[in-house]
Amino acid sequence: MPSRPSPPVHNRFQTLPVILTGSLALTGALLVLLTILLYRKLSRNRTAPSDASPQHYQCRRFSYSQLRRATNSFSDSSQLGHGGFGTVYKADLPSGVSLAVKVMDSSAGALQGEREFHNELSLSSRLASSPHVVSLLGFSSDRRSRRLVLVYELMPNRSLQEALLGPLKCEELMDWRKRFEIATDVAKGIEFLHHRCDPPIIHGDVKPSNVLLDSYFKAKIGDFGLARVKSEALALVSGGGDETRILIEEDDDGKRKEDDNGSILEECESVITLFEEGNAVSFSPENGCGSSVFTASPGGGLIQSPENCAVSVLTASPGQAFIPSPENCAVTSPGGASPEQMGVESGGKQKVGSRRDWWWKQDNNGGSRGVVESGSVKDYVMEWIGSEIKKDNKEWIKNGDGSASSSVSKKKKKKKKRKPREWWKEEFCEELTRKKRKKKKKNKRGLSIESWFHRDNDDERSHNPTKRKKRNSIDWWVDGLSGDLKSVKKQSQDSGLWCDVNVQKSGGVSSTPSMRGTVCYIAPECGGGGGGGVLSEKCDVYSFGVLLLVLVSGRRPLQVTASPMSEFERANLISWAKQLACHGNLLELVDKSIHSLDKEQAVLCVTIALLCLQRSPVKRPTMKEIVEMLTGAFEPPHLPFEFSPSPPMGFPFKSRKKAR
Ligand SMILES: Nc1ncnc2c1ncn2[C@@H]1O[C@H](COP(=O)(O)OP(=O)(O)OP(=O)(O)O)[C@@H](O)[C@H]1O
Repeated sequence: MPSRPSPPVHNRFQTLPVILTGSLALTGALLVLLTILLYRKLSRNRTAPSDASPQHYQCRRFSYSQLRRATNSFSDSSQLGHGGFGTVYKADLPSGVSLAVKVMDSSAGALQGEREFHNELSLSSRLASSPHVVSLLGFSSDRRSRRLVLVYELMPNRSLQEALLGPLKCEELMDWRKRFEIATDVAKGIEFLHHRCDPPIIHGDVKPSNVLLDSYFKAKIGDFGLARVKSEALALVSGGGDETRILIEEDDDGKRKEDDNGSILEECESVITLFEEGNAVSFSPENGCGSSVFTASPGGGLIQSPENCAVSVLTASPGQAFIPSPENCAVTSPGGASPEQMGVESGGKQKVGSRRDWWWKQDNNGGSRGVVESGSVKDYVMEWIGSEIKKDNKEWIKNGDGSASSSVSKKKKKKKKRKPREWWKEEFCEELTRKKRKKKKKNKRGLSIESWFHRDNDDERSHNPTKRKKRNSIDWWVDGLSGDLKSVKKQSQDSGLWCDVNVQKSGGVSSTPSMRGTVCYIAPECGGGGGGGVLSEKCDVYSFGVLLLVLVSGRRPLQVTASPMSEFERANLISWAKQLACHGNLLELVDKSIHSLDKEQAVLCVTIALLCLQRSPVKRPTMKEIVEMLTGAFEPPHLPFEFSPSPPMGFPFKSRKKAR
């Protein structure tokens, strides 16, 4: 039987390498595939909202539809609050993680909203490492709906403004220790910005509504829409900064989405055009008090933000920006009348006018269009204020010698009855004449209301009385709000809010143009007053000083109540604090509803606040020093000399306790 020929040996050796190579290639391909799959899965896990806690988020892009679903189509029930440039909603992701999303206003004030959007994104990476700053977790920019959305970690107890000054005051904040902790947390947050960021960041809008409280009432600083990097290197506007572009180009799936940057630019341009052609309008109603919409002429900017039925009205002339907000100012009618009852019209228009007069010229310019109806709020409040002032300021800010009350009673008898609307005109003339007559007397008498005002804030003018401008009682009172109104005027001539897209380059700050800060909280020099409009860390220090007073007293910086009369002297928180300091009675300022009060800490807080509120920025402490003072690492400070009780005393700690 013929045997089957065996295959040639060399053939077997020839096929083996082929098989080996094939299997190796296959294994390699499988490995590569697996690696890719693993990488994709890992990267998805890293950014997917469902699988991570907020702390682990990178600032990432969210899809608009995802956020819409999570906020129940941005429903009212999901709304957390409303700010000047957008509405904040609570977003509940399918995983159970909750976030806060801020939808930038797409219509009114869109340009400013976009600037804030870019500003926040640009700064987010620098701020991520601080436990005292609200984390920006992501963003969404939807081309079709023209929506810009910022996504933050959720702060369940919302803002300090609402917790402390809202209608439903937080019980937790009635504990002094909590308030002191909040003060320290905020100080640490600002200290981080000023001393741990390189280059430093200036927040530019430190105020209670920008301090948010987590579930343990730990305070974090939020809202960096007006913040500035203290360097010109970072171009923030229009996605010009590298950081911004990188962020915007990233998508959920790693796709590049360069067109979105374009859409933002397009929107910017369209808004600018809109403004040039007509009016820019913005409003920020809070706590359901309705809205008042203003118009501003080209070059002028106007924002109205009523809250808690407080009334705040402003005027702005071309090229000026001005933001009073009810977090700063409250005018309350007897019996807590609503704005409507007090004559506030929703949707009314405010005529542009003089800024300096904002407080008392609230209406009458607008006639029937006025935000506040003639003869209602203004007449009511101003007549009352006027009557108080006319009694002579010495009645409610008594001199050390106690001579005030007698002089007041004499003047009372001399008073003529005047028409309500004209009281303020007469007041000017009367005050000027009176001042001329009494100038010499006053100088001899020592601390009068006028000299007290001029002495406050350690202005250089106070050391040179001849340089003082003649002022009337209303002037000092209004100026005492924070000395800001003048400076805001000047500042906004340099860079207006709505139409002035020129970049503010002075002072080595970043280039996002916008208004700066909020009236009553903004430092005098930050708007371009004494300091030439240079924005510095000391602007934040000043704002922190106001915030500290608000925290200790539980009052707004400007809070006018119709009764009792004694309340009037407290209407201007800053002035009141200075008076109390002069009289050695700082504890008077402390919120009466606080329990477990540590008097030393309270005095420390007010003293630090007064140091921060010095007019001269160089005299204000740095945030580093403030943190050290608050944490006890630094010895307790002395009151600024001009606020020290007379005869000069040091800081009334321990040894002086009994004297108080
Ligand atoms: N991360 C957050 N978590 C919970 N609530 C928030 C958060 N951010 C904002 N809010 C709520 O939304 C409100 C509006 O915030 P937003 O920052 O838009 O405006 P604002 O700071 O009050 O005013 P403006 O922007 O005009 O200065 C806040 O007062 C707060 O109650």
